[in-house]
Amino acid sequence: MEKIIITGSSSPLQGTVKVSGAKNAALPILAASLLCQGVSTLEEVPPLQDVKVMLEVLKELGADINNSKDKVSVNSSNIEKSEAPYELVKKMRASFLVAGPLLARLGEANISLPGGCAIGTRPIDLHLKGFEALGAKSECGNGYIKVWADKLIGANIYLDFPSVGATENIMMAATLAEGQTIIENAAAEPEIVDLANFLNNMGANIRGAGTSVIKIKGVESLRDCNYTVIPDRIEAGTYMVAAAITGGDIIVENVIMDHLKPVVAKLQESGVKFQEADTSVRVTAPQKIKAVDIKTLPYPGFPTDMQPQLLTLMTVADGSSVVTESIFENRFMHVHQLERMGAKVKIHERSALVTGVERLSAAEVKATDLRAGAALLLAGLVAEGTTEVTDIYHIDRGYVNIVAKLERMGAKIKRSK
Ligand SMILES: CC(=O)N[C@H]1[C@@H](OP(=O)(O)OP(=O)(O)OC[C@H]2O[C@@H](n3ccc(=O)[nH]c3=O)[C@H](O)[C@@H]2O)O[C@H](CO)[C@@H](O)[C@@H]1O
Ligand SMILES: C=C(OP(=O)(O)O)C(=O)O
Repeated sequence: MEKIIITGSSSPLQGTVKVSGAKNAALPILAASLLCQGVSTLEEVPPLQDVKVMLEVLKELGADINNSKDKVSVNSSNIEKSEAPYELVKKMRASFLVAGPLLARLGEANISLPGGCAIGTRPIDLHLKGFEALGAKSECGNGYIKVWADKLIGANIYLDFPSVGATENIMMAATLAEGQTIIENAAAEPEIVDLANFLNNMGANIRGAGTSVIKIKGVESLRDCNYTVIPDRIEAGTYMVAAAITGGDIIVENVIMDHLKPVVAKLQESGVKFQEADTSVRVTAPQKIKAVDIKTLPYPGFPTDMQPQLLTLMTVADGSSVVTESIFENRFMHVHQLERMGAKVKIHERSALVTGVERLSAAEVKATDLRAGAALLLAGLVAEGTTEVTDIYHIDRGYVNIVAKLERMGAKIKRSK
């Protein structure tokens, strides 16, 4: 099995890194392309494992895909199947995002239950609550969840929690419903805004995306469109932490700084300096990072997808910090691996008390999920000796060419069989 080998170095990262299109925007947008009676042409679609899986799901449902580098066109003229099988859904939870579009387009969806994963149980009750409010029925059996409706009718839906996936699925289903849907306590992540912009480009009528109240006026049908996916804020944030942990000085290109406010604020508090240009930012780190407390929250709070990276930074900071994970109940799997590298962390319920050490030491460690894997690469950059990270298929789900991108900035890193 492939692994990533990093020799920790005391030399700071330097140079430029270009951020790819956002995985978590591309996936719902690809799912939404099922709503189009014609062709959606998408640019800046990151060539990632998760994207490949979503394209397989779309093909399985009858879409014609044309894929070259980071441009993808999806022809959804002939969508007839409404079943997404276990073989595909088990590879990626986000496959469940085809449920809303299929329900709207075909009046039914039969999707394998995505199940839990390393970071938590991740139920889909809020997605179903939304579909049911729009008039759908649902039934669970043999590991599949079936939703169906003769007709979707707009409704007022209050989400008990601003779930990103539920907001996306309901928003997609409501685009073709009769009348107006209002989602209250909706998620406000930039990826929600990107999805709404894409849908509006296809002729949908959505207002308020990016706030906690989203209003969707149903339309008859959606048409062909061209759309460019936003840059990946989590990938950008990960490279900012790579600069911070190595005391580096790098330029991160293709960023929307507005999407990174909570991450930048915490890095600034820890001593990192930012100099913004048009679509890029220079990130200059001090020799020693100051410890800061972090609490994950729905947007515009600190993103859970950056928690493992920031926690890793805190393992070598000056002082102690408390990292609180309030989104996923089991997102501290990286801590056990970091402890193997000499990190001092105590977990109590949803919080981790991290006491900064002078230096981490290399070890063989395992990526337990996507961002945990990224965090271990960051630790390896500064650990004494040679770190081997295994189970790197998790990292390939969400980072385009991470090894080459880090190597270009001076990291001693390679993939190995
Ligand atoms: C593909 C994608 O975009 N993934 C992102 C998306 O995941 P995802 O859309 O799965 O995350 P959600 O916002 O839905 O989940 C947040 C919390 O709500 C809970 N919940 C969710 C749905 C539901 O029906 N019931 C329920 O209880 C979850 O278990 C979790 O504790 O947003 C997360 C939170 O920013 C990110 O970490 C993921 O990277
Ligand atoms: C948790 C993540 O993704 P997913 O929701 O696809 O598991 C992530 O991107 O960090």
